[in-house]
Amino acid sequence: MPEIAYLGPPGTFTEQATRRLTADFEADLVPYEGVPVALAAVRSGEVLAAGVPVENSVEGSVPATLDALTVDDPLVAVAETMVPVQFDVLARPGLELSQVNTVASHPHALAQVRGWLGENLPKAEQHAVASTAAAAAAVANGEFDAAISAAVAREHYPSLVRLEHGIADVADAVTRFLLVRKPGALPEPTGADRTSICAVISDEVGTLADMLAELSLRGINLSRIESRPVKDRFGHYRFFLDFDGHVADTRIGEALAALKRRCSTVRFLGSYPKADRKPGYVRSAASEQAFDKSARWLEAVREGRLA
Ligand SMILES: O=C(O)C(=O)C[C@]1(C(=O)O)C=C[C@@H](O)C=C1
Repeated sequence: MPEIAYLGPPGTFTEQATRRLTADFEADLVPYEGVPVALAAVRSGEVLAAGVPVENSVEGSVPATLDALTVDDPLVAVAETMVPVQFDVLARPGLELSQVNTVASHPHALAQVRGWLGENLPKAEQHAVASTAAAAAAVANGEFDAAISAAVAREHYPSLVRLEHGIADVADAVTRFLLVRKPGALPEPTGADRTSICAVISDEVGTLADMLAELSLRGINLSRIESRPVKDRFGHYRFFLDFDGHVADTRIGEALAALKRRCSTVRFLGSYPKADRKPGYVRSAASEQAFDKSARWLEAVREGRLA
């Protein structure tokens, strides 16, 4: 049975997401201590794929994931899912909320309950740990008083007491997760796909605008753009772009080829069905039929059959 890595220990949001992402096939889920090690296990062939968090609706992107996708051998996303995110406060037995002096969680989780912590545990020391379930494990080991965890974490640490249920500064928060594996056959286009890339551009006037123009003039809807430092040179950035469409679509293929000519590096991070399965709007001049028709016209002109 294929093994699939996820950010563990058991009881994380990533575990829930990875179960969804692998619902269509038999797989053994294997917990890893961090996203970089989970992705390294995919690269080394120790596991077939990994489920990783990429972006949260409140706190934004997960830098550890973005950075780990750009180093070493390329990996590609083949599926995405969205998981609603609310938290429980799980404490050592015998403690009441007013007695909690230390609270632990994943940095993204702490950020998503910043307001609640300010109101309810203003004096508690906050500790960032590797995941929300790692926080629950640490509380069970006596390292901290309370954890901000997923509700399911309590199933794995039954000694913990739930002091609060379903807290979140922003109702309806969601985190987007990807199933990532080594490059191979791509998922078939579905008509409701997303493509992700990472590009490094030269530090010259207009290069970012030119890069975006390659997408907009082909009617491609950009759904996310953000930058991370390249790390070894100050002031140089990698741009992460998500846009509607599949690399098999002509407009996407042509845009990618143009970006490859313009950028110093382009890393393809995958074309996969969007979690909401909603087809993106494609204006008629950017449709497959329009590209097909214009390609046939050009061929005829080149062969001297038309003027
Ligand atoms: O710690 C977990 O449970 C995770 O799965 C990680 C993670 C994240 O990276 O954002 C996932 C979802 C929540 O937004 C909080 C934490």
